[in-house]
Amino acid sequence: MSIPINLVRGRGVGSGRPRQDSLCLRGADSKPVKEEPLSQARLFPRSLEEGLGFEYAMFHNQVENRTVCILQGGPYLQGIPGFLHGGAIATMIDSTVGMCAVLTGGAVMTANLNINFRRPIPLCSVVVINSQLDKIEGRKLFVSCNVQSLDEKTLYSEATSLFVKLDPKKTSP
Ligand SMILES: CCCCCCCCCCCC(=O)SCCNC(=O)CCNC(=O)[C@H](O)C(C)(C)COP(=O)(O)OP(=O)(O)OC[C@H]1O[C@@H](n2cnc3c(N)ncnc32)[C@H](O)[C@@H]1OP(=O)(O)O
Repeated sequence: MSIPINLVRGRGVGSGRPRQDSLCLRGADSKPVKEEPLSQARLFPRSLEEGLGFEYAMFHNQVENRTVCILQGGPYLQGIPGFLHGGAIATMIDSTVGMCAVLTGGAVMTANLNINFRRPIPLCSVVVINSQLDKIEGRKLFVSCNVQSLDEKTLYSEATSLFVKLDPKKTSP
C-alpha cells in the first residue's frame, strides 16, 4: 500500500529529537544549559518560500519499504549557474532515505550518507528520488536511492546510507 506523506508547509515535522520548537543550547560537556522557545524553527527543506527552494512530495510504500520523492529544486538552490547545488541534492536525498528509514524503523538518525553525483541537475527541473530499505541489522537500517529524470533516461545521482535507531537508554543522540 502506498501512502502520500503530507509535510505541512511552515510547520516543523520530526522525530521529536531534537524538538522542532525549541533551541537547546549545550555547554562544552554537552549538557543542556538553556532551553528557550524557538518559534521560527522549521523542517529545513520546508524553510524557504514556496516556489523558490525545495518543492517536493513524498510517497511511501509500506509493503515494499520504498519511499519516492518528486522534487523540483527552485532558483534559491543554485550551485553552478543553472544547476542545483550539491548540498541541496544531498538534503533531499537525506530527507528521502530518512523518511524511508523513519517510516520503517521509527526514531533514527543518519549515521552515514554516500552520494555519487553522476550528472548535474538543471535548476527548476523535476526529478524523482527512488529509495528503498535494503536491509536491517539490529539497530542499523541500510537505505539506498537514486535520483533520475522523470523519463528515467538520466541518472543524476546514486546514494547509500546508514541510519541508526536511537537507543532509548542513551540520553542524547
Ligand atoms: C514522520 C516525519 C519524520 C520526518 C523525517 C524526515 C527525515 C529527515 C532525515 C534527516 C536525518 C538527519 O539528517 S539526522 C542529522 C545528521 N545526523 C546526525 O547528526 C547523527 C550524529 N550521530 C549520532 O548521533 C550517533 O552517532 C548515532 C545516533 C547515529 C549513533 O549513535 P549510537 O546510538 O550511540 O550508536 P552506536 O552504538 O555508536 O552504533 C550503533 C551501530 O551503528 C554503527 N555505526 C554508527 N555510526 C556509524 C557510521 N557512521 N558508519 C558505520 N557504522 C556506524 C556502529 O558500529 C554500531 O554497529 P554494531 O556494533 O551494532 O554492528
